[in-house]
Amino acid sequence: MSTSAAPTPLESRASGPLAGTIRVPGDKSISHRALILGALSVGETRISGLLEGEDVLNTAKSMRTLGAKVERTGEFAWTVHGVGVGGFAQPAATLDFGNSGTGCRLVMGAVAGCPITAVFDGDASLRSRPMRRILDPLALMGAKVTVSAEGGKLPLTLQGASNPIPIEYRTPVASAQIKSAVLLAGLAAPGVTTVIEQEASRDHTELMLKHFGAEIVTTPEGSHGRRIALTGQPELRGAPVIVPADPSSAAFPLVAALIVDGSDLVLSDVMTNPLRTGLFTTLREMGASIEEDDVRGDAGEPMARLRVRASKLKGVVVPPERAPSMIDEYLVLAVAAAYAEGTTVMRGLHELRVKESDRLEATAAMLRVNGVKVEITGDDLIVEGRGHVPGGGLVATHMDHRIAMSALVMGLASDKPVTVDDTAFIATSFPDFIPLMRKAGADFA
Ligand SMILES: O=C(O)C1=C[C@@H](OP(=O)(O)O)[C@@H](O)[C@H](O)C1
Ligand SMILES: C=C(OP(=O)(O)O)C(=O)O
Repeated sequence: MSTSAAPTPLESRASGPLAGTIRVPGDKSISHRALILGALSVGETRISGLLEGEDVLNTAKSMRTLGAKVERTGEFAWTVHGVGVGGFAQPAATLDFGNSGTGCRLVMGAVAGCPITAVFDGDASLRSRPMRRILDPLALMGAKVTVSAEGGKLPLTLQGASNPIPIEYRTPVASAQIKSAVLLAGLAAPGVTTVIEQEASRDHTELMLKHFGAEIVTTPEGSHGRRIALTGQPELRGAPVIVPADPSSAAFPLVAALIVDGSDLVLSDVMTNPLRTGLFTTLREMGASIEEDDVRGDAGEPMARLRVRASKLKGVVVPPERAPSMIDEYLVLAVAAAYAEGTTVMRGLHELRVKESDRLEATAAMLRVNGVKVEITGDDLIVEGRGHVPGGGLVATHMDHRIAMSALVMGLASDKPVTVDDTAFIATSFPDFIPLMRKAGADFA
């Protein structure tokens, strides 16, 4: 993403009913992991339905720079010929992850288990995000940061371990990125690497490691947590990966269909891994009509077709323990909450402060500038739903794709249009968002 390009604003206006069938792009988390695990395997990995968004394309590029053969063979179809566990080559260029926390942090883990030195960088948003949460456990495993910006941030140089040490690590916050970085480094270590999490985070890395032949055992820990034990130095074998549609992307047309009167929209192949579906649970509690059928699965990842109909919504309290299963969805949930009748309280959102933007502040600002009453109390976001949104505001997207898409959804039913200052970052996760939404009936101009 070129941050120097001229911004591309867009206005979203009250629209007629949204209808038809939409297949949103492949899941971003699974796409990153398929490329990385493919690169750490021997043999061929064929991926279908890969998300061809900028975040994932940067991960593909980094895998090439680290010695894997990564090819696009057709639309959303990719093959990877890997180098095997611990086999990354010394990179000749900086690994630039653009806007992507997931790509950057997972590849840090994979590099930490190899005897190479790599320079990691990203755009202004990624340069502002915390990396110590990843680098601290990787240091315990023998990796070293030799150069970094202040506070251990990007750009930084990471020297991988020649003899990585297996560790038992308790993650300080529920984060699949921290967990995955430790597990990917642990692949190259002799013995068992264990990650303990207080609250279970998305388990795509664990499921995919199993699919590629690793020995990995997950047991419950406390009331919501997990203990994950990975046996190091497996021979990972390339395996086929079918990437289901991304529930975090589906969230935008889904909420749009709920708030635009008369809508009846079908979303196909949506991944329904229970560690990703907190938004669906919450919207159903609010009164949303979301029906599931055509339930299938591949490599441990379930998917279904969702039929969404416009619904009268009411305010609810969202408990903090649900946060990991809907961490990227609070922005668009806040839009649904603004259209609901009554107050919605979303608790325990501290992690929203360290995403592509400070999403707690950015979400509150997005609503306020469009006439919605909203409050931040500690880590909680409180939205006063009045059944309609005045609109008329200009929303600052802060290099954050999900702010841009949430604001555009909000404008589809507001009294006056909603404008976003820049749509460019939507390309990081959902490149065809605008045409797909227009096809379903959205009035963007
Ligand atoms: O592992 C992943 O694929 C992701 C984990 C989450 O981040 P954290 O690990 O920081 O919670 C999420 O916000 C991000 O969009 C994708
Ligand atoms: C937080 C997100 O992604 P990442 O951490 O990979 O930048 C997101 O897509 O909402």
